[in-house]
Amino acid sequence: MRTIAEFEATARERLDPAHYDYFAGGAQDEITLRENEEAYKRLRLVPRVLRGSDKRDLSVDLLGTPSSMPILVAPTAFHRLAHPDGELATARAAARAGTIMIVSMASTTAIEDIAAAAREVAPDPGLWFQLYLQPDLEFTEAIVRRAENAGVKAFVVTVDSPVLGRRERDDRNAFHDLPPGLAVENLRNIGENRSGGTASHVRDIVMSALNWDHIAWLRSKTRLPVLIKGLLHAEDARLAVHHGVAGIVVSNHGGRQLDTVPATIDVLPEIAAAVGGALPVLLDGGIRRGTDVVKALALGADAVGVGRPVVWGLAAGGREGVSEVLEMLRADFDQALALCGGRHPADLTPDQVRR
Ligand SMILES: Cc1cc2nc3c(=O)[nH]c(=O)nc-3n(C[C@H](O)[C@H](O)[C@H](O)COP(=O)(O)O)c2cc1C
Ligand SMILES: O=C(O)C(=O)c1ccccc1
Repeated sequence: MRTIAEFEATARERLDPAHYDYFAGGAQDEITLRENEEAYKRLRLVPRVLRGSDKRDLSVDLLGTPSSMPILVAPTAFHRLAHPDGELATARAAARAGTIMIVSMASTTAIEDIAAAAREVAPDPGLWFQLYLQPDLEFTEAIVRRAENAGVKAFVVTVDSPVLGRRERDDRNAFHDLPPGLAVENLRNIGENRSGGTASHVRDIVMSALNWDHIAWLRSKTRLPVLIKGLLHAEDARLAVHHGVAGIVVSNHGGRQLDTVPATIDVLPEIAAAVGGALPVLLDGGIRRGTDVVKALALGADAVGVGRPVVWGLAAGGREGVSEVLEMLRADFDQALALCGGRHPADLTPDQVRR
């Protein structure tokens, strides 16, 4: 296969239609879902020339975690719906690629098992852990300890989900539960009334009361870097710096939360300006081509995340499929970087992108 779109087509053929819709879909009219990709198509690249772009080095260091390229695996839930090997396959592929996998708290495999699988492939895999903080802070702390003991290197708190977005495809398909045999393994034994086994239960674990005090609480409970994921407003980026978070992920949750919010690439310049280099800025949503990566880096991102492309690789070919997707994106980005006259991700500059 040659493109992410081809992987998606294959994944679509293989998946139960309701599961395909769960992965592919967005909130309500899916305006933001489409906009994330469309926004890149409106941007034009202006290459620099005669810069001797041989010996390129795509590697970056993000808060102490090295990554072989500035393309990370964004956290996505329920990988065993896509392939029987689930997150184990994704983790092995990410470790082999030498890139960071942000493991979803809503994984269908326990974090300990995911970390062990990654370690089979690389001695020191770059695993980060995405958290939905919960009203039961004691339980949240227990998950934090589990993830730390498993060897994760950072926490990414998702902040765009005070409530879960309304995904009409899921309503239409009545997809509200994981099939028998699958569970949100990190949430097992969450308490008497919350077995954590189903998607509908998980819907309840997003926390409407989440505020900056909870971020301070988490920072007091771990020595690992704490990033926040899912902000779109420059003022929130300034507050993130003020509150001492380690990094931010500019994200609209792949168009799955509030519909009609802007494409992430369109708010990136103002957020990068607000942060002014004080902390690393990551971005996800709609990245499908190397040129998309180049545009995001040029406009101020230090790295990007890919969500659905990884799921399509997983559904199409398990670990091998995820590896192919990651290597496809790496090669595509490398070529676009070279054509832009860059040797390293940091060589790209905002003046190389035109509207
Ligand atoms: C099927 C699916 C499940 C997701 N699950 C989570 C999750 O558990 N936690 C989270 O923070 N973000 C989750 N996201 C959002 C992704 O981390 C990311 O923001 C988004 O997928 C990026 O857009 P892209 O799919 O266009 O690359 C999910 C996205 C998808 C498509
Ligand atoms: O589907 C999602 O986008 C998501 O973030 C999520 C949240 C809770 C449980 C499972 C997935």
